[in-house]
Amino acid sequence: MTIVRVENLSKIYPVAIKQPGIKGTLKHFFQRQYREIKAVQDISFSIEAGEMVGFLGPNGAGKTTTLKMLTGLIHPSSGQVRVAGYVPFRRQPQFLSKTSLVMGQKQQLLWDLPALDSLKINAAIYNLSDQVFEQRLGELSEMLSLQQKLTQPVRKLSLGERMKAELLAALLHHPQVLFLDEPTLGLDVNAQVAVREFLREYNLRYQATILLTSHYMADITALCKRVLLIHQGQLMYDGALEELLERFAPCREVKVELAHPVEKAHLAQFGEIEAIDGQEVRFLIQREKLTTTIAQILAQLEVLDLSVSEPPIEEVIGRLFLSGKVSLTS
Ligand SMILES: Nc1ncnc2c1ncn2[C@@H]1O[C@H](COP(=O)(O)OP(=O)(O)OP(=O)(O)O)[C@@H](O)[C@H]1O
Repeated sequence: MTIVRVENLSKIYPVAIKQPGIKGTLKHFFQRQYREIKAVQDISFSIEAGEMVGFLGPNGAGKTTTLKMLTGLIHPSSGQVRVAGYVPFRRQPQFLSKTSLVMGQKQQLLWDLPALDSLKINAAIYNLSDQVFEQRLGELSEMLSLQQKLTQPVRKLSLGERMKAELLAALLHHPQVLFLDEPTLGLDVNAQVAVREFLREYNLRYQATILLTSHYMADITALCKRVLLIHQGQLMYDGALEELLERFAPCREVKVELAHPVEKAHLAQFGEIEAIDGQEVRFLIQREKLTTTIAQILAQLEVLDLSVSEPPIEEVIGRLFLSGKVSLTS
């Protein structure tokens, strides 16, 4: 069942132009001029119930703007959006009870109060009975390992604990569709893993649909089989993450530790050199040439250690954007 349907969605922000100085201020006051920022341009996609989809793109690509339109915080300039059958911008109670938005850089919990107090407010807003509230609170706080932390003021929680409490607050009403904008922003590696594990478990347990943006590629690779790639407001790719890597990462990274330094010119004959750090060299080698090139390296150089890996996904995607190689078809 399709739960998120986006058709030809666009958002244009009018931005006032103001010249510096008093003259500029007066002109701005009497004769305001605007320019347009095309934050999202004619994008279409749909998401099936229960899917976990990664939403990728460089800074300023239009991810947050899209999420804001999907949750009804802003009105689209044109195009259609349906989430769980509702038009988000109408913000009907039924829509609000089926969706949730968590933004890593914004918080809904009240700073000076224990998280439990904010959770009780949310329970009242969503009309949860005491019994349902207690049951969900117990279940979610156990999944998030937060039981001991909910009674102390939010300002005394660590960043990771605060994020988990934010997730608890956002999920208390059991939304079917969850929009996450950088949920692991600023968290240390352990806290990132804990949030990731929780999201996977939540998706499995409740068949929740999740659309996730993150600059930590580990979040995306761990959780999402499918990705949407947006660049300068346009949807560049919609498909399997693996296929994206297959198509656009035709190389493997070969890391070689040499017994002694070798001239760059000599090393260059084996393939593209990604980096040289003393006696450690990283090559990018075409997949089809991998075995013959490794055999040549081992035969011609004195090698202490050698390993082969996929280049990091953020590098692949970064290179795609730079080269303009991404195409509209998946
Ligand atoms: N309220 C606004 N008024 C004017 N321009 C805006 C507004 N919000 C966003 N923009 C612009 O729209 C474009 C897309 O911004 P958006 O925040 O959606 O990108 P993003 O992909 O979420 O970026 P990031 O990864 O940095 O959060 C940017 O050029 C941004 O400057």
